[in-house]
Amino acid sequence: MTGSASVLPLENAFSDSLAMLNSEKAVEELIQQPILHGIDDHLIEFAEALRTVAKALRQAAEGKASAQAEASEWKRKYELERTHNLQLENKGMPSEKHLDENGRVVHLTNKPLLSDGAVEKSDRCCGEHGICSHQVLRDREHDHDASVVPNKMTRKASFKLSWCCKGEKSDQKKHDIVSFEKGNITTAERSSKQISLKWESPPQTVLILTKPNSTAVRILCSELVRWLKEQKSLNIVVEPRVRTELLTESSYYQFVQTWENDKEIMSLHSKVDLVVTLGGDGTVLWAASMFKGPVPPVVPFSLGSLGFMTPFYSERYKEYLDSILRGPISITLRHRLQCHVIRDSAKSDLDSEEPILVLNEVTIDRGISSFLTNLECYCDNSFVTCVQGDGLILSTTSGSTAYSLAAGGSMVHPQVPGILFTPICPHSLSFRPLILPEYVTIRVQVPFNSRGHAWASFDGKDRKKLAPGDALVCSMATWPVPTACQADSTSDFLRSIHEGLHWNLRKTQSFDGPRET
Ligand SMILES: NC(=O)c1ccc[n+]([C@@H]2O[C@H](COP(=O)([O-])OP(=O)(O)OC[C@H]3O[C@@H](n4cnc5c(N)ncnc54)[C@H](O)[C@@H]3O)[C@@H](O)[C@H]2O)c1
Ligand SMILES: Nc1ncnc2c1ncn2[C@@H]1O[C@H](COP(=O)(O)OP(=O)(O)OP(=O)(O)O)[C@@H](O)[C@H]1O
Repeated sequence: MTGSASVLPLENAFSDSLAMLNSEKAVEELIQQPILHGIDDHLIEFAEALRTVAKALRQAAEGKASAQAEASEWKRKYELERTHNLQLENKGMPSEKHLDENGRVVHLTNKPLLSDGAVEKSDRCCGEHGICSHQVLRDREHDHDASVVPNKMTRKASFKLSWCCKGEKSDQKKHDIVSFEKGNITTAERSSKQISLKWESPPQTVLILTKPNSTAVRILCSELVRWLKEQKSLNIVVEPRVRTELLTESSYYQFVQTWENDKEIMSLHSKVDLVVTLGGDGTVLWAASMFKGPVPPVVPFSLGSLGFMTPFYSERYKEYLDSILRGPISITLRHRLQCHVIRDSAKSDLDSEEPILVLNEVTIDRGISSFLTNLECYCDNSFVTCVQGDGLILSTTSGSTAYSLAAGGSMVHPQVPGILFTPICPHSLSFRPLILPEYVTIRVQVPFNSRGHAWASFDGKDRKKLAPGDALVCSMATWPVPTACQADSTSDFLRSIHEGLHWNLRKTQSFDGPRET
């Protein structure tokens, strides 16, 4: 039963896509017929539009097929793991096996993680007390890969996450919002829980990222580096530009490490315990963009004018860092969007350019073109709308207070998982912004009959031209950005909209006046 159930929808999806392919061919043949050539421009335009629709439908059907294949693979792994755990439970034994990436059962050994034999640790998360970082963030690089002063790079500090409910600390791994017992659906524990990060071993390596061309930032950076080295005995990593600046100031800073190439940047996440940013929100965006995978906790110090994501006052850095290095830290897990540009020439959606992760938003606009943008938008397989105007913003909830807000989008607490769909100057009276759930995939397609190109930009950077037929596909990324809170997620968010935007600031009406009788 299970086998046939998982195969049938797949077959449907493939036959859907075959039908689409045939309709595309039919449209293609229609266009080629001599009667259409040069007779009626409108007919040609109509045939082009049909071709776009047929292609979009085919791509949607192909996407559905691959999603279903992936879903059935995960289901298979889940069922294998569940059966195995049930067997162990029945025997009253702790689990000694786990499944590898291909769903095969693997026997775990008691091999120590640390080569120096200092402390023997299991390779797995105990699973009882939140999520242990050594399970996912363990440094798998060999020493020869850590070419940035390799002898100084030590193993990453491990930490644990826990969710606090109604002011109480709890060590649960995860809370389900919905429970289903005895046929009744109830919303159990609310998802609004402050996440707490507790170090299991002391942090050893700090990456400091700074806003360029600022004297105040340069002065603070050299002071901070000295303090972290002398008082906290930490390894310090900075950008090559900053190392040069520090060495120009004094040869004392020889101990400061940096990287030489992109490969070393790619492996930073496995060596750095904590990222400190000195600047404004742009520096936090810059820090996030350096990590294409997991991101270490970020401590953002405010040296800019707005500071929605930078709750720490720079003048009190010693006090804050003292407490953060000791832990536990309240953190906000800021979701990111993963964006793929898919060219018309690509054979399938899998054949896309390198994905780009954004912390604020991806914007698809008309760039320097004077024509209206014409963007067809799909959410999973459903048509959403056609954007005619200046463009569209797909924003995270962290980015809801940035460009999306300026375009009329709602402000959303950064812990709310969702994707904001905000038009930019739409040429229609009724185009209100939307907030979509975090699990959807959004596809923005430039139709073949579009008058101009569209341009995609990512957190305000890296403009990419989208020609007719090209598309941008966007979904929630696996790797969020954990930013440290000054107080807690909600207080920090409310403080930033009050202090940064003067939100709803109005003189209170006086008591002195007419009253209800
Ligand atoms: N009309 C607009 O409001 C507009 C236009 C273009 C870009 N932007 C925003 O600028 C961001 C890039 O920031 P940058 O610092 O690199 O460029 P930038 O130096 O041009 O600064 C843009 C401003 O946006 C603020 N900002 C950035 N992220 C924010 C957030 N999550 N919440 C509230 N304010 C935020 C910054 O503090 C800064 O004041 C883009 O991601 C986009 O959201 C806004
Ligand atoms: N380490 C870095 N390397 C290169 N560029 C950076 C770096 N840090 C920040 N930037 C860029 O510098 C610009 C300004 O940074 P940031 O927003 O932090 O400062 P700011 O503009 O003074 O702050 P605010 O916008 O709050 O006034 C941004 O475009 C950002 O992308």
